[in-house]
Amino acid sequence: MKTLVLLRHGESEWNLENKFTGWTDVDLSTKGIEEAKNAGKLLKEKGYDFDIAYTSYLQRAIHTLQLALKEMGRENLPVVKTWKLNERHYGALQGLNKAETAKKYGEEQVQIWRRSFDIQPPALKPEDDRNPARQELYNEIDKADLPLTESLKDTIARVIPYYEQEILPKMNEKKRVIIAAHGNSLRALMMYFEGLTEEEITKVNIPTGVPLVYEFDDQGKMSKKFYLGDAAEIEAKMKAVASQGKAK
Ligand SMILES: O=C(O)[C@@H](CO)OP(=O)(O)O
Repeated sequence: MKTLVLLRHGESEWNLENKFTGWTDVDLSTKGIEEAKNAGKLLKEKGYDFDIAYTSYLQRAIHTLQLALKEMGRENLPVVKTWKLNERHYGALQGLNKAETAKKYGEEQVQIWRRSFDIQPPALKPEDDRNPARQELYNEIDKADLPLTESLKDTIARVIPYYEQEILPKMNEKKRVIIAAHGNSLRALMMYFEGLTEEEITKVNIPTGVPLVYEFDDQGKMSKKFYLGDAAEIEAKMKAVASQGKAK
């Protein structure tokens, strides 16, 4: 049996302001810092430990991982950072308030932008300073690979090959792995692990800062999945994520 822990970053400053975030590199809010620490406490309490950690290029995920590992007394753990685990690129929606966008374009349109499988949000213009190809952080990445917008399908196309080529081999070597990433890059992994349909994945919302444990049998098939923590609290957090796109 293999175990893999996924951890969505704690609440970010833009989660708090209810803004489309994507690749915008905002930090954790005060509550997000607490959520990250709690995730580490819970993992330690339940006896989880890791040999290697993976995270994105974005500080909200990196800081969540660092805070959780600190609580576990495992700050020394090898950490691999990859842009392939970045949040889905939200294109020109980045920076817009989700509720105001729903007021302007309708809740249905916002739901399509947020949760449809293969519809991309409007793209950034290449000359936009937010174009990752114009940012220092992505200097070493082939510009042709960097997106101006992404659907979940596009996100899957970068996350899953990375998982299969880099992370799974480590798990096959019996390394215990934690991945700290984002709502939609983790939804990509969830869809893949659980074989969810394009319709089923539209209903999945991942709570911030809650460890999600996957167990796989010897054939690599998922055998069990569960969140760590208080079930009612987790349910409420998922509902809060789902309703971010309401006009209010
Ligand atoms: O804004 C974003 O980048 C993501 C995650 O916060 O939002 P959503 O849940 O709307 O996909």
